[in-house]
Amino acid sequence: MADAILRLEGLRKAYGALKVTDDVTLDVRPGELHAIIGPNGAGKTTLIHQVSGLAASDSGRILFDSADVTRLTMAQRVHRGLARSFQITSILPGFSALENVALAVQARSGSSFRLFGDASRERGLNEEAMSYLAQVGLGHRAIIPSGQLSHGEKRGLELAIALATRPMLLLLDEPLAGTGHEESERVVETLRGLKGRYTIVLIEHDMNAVFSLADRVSVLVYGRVIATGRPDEVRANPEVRAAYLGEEAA
Ligand SMILES: Nc1ncnc2c1ncn2[C@@H]1O[C@H](COP(=O)(O)OP(=O)(O)OP(=O)(O)O)[C@@H](O)[C@H]1O
Repeated sequence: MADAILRLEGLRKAYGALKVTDDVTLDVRPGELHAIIGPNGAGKTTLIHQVSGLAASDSGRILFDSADVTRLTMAQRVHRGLARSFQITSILPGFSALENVALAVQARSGSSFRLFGDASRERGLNEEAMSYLAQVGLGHRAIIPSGQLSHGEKRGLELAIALATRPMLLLLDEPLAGTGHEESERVVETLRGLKGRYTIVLIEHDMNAVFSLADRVSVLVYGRVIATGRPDEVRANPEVRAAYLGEEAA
């Protein structure tokens, strides 16, 4: 565990007879951006569910920051610094972008919800929330009701909400999904800005984004990790090319 902030040991999850993750062992090093790629149905999202605590594992262990978190709830994992960027469903559309993030800051800082908080406290919440919006390039959209944000901006807002938990590690499940070309470039730039400041585990289908951002890549096929390495090593791995990348990576 010495050089890993997150270690997965022999993780398994089956739905009925279908082995979705099958003996997954993986190290994520502090500060790295570690991408997990694989064909549709390989088990990537299920693995993220297991790591975040949304799905219980059938067997195996999850070690995070030197502690065994395998049996902790999702909230307990978030509290320890293991944050997941949730899908857009976690955004309250009637609230502004700033209010959404401020609520997450408030939830983290543990204060109970009060309709009339004292003004200085509210200012503190808002300042911190603004800093997360700025980090995802949404500072100028703070007062817009979040329901009116574009799809890509909503993905950015999810990220800001995750940052509000002050994570050590961010789990990102397809942050580019559903974004157009211009928007996806913006999200890639945001991720580049976060890279190095947070440890990031990224699931993404966009290979250009993965290979330009990742420090290391793991390839999941039929629930098993068939390769882990630097992007150039993974790209050149014959087993990976045969199983997944094909001509796309040539
Ligand atoms: N709750 C569930 N119940 C039954 N089967 C499930 C469940 N969740 C996932 N599966 C199945 O597990 C397999 C892996 O799904 P998963 O979504 O983890 O793959 P993925 O690699 O993220 O795929 P994609 O790249 O298409 O998002 C699929 O065959 C899926 O149908």
